[in-house]
Amino acid sequence: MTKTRKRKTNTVKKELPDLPVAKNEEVVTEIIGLTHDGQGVGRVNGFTLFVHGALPGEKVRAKVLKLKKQYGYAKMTQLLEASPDRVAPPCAIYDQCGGCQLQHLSYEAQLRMKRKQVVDNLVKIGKLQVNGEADGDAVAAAGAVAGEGVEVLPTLGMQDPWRYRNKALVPIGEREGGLVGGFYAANSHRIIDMDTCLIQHGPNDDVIRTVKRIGEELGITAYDEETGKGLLRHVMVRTGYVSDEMMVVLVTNGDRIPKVEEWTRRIVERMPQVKSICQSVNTKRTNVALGDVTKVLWGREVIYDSIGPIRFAISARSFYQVNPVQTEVLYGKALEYAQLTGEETVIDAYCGIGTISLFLAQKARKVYGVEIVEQAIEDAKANAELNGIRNADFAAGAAEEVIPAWRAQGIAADVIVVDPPRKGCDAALLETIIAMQPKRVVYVSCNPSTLARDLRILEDGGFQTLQVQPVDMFPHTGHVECCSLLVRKD
Ligand SMILES: C[S@@+](CC[C@H](N)C(=O)[O-])C[C@H]1O[C@@H](n2cnc3c(N)ncnc32)[C@H](O)[C@@H]1O
Repeated sequence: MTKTRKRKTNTVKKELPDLPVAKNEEVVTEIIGLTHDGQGVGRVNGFTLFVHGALPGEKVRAKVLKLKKQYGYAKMTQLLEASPDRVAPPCAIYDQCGGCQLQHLSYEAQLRMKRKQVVDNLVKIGKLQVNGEADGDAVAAAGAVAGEGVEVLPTLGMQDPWRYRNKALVPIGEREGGLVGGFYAANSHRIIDMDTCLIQHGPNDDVIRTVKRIGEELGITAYDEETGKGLLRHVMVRTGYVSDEMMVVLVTNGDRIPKVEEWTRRIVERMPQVKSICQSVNTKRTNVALGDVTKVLWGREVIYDSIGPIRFAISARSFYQVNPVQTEVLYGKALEYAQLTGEETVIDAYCGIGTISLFLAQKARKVYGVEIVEQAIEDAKANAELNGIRNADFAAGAAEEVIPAWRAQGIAADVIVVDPPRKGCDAALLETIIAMQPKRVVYVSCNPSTLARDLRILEDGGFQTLQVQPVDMFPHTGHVECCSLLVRKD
């Protein structure tokens, strides 16, 4: 009681200035842009509204839901003029699920939009001149640096942009005596049961359904977040795209699984592609899905899969790209940009389990990979061995610390490849790259805004960005991956 009262007195209600729209008001607006997460951008008397469900070029009626000082959020209530790019989303639960944001936009338009997002970031954040895009006033207004421009190629999309994900991780709950599993409804932890997901590889759906049914047959309970009781928290499935091998991971709230042998026997009997069944024990009251302890319940510890000519062993916890078709496209581009002749020394920063490093090692004299997660480096070494690759060395540690140490030991790189997380490269790493003066830098990025920021730093440090290739790794979502080529100006 006391606590509640105290919290109330401490709450200072922030006053909003006079705004041109009011909460719950219905407004009519034309949509002039699209955010990376699929919200239409409209303006009402100069005030920005993010309109859920609306597309660029459309005129909509929208209800204002939430207001901030500089912008607000609204929901489309009536489509007054539709965009020619609007399509009917094929997924029956698209409106409830947060997994995809762009199913209502044609795939061709998604690819155009992703390229535009990259160009906008390069111009506005990177102050780069993009060939044939922003010229004259627009470039000047954005403060772009004059000189030769960057070529941003059309986004490389998928021929069939459905059923591409090789990994599914679904929360499990209980309803009316049965197990449900799927995704959380927007802004909640209420599980919406799902039988199929159109961006998941089909057999992943089958395995999740089968595991739920067998769990019910054996009277397995689902974990309840509120009480902390119940056993099964999540089911994770991974499929080898080339090998068709599957791994099932049962994430449990506790060590003991009743009738575990019967459970694994029934899974394998009904799904013979399953080569590994693991248990991840997670007893913490947390949103993090996997626990710290992984045990093999049946079969192997790993499944195998290939990207191009390289074979990878994938364990329950390994980081492995989720779209295998586009991964090959992306890595192929990185290899093309590296322009290797067999004589080069290459550094692969943020190398994960060595996927790009091993791709490059086929054509380089020597590759050095660095990654912060020790287990990933163990996997990278094992994968090099699995493929008989002897010219790749791996080190665990922060790229911004390990690469300067390599430099101090006299290691020089002809090509440096970076593939950082969304926050981009550490400033100290960029400084080291500039000081090492490789002939080429290949920058693989999953976030165009940090890419643009880092390209500006590298440009100021003596590199020129020649080409940026957007690759659609995640169709129907707002994400876009890029592979960029920079050369040393000298
Ligand atoms: C986008 S992933 C790229 C992985 C790999 N190149 C691939 O394609 O599978 C980024 C990787 O950077 C690692 N990482 C994050 N911060 C790091 C740092 N400071 N130094 C080295 N690696 C880091 C993450 O653990 C992750 O494996």
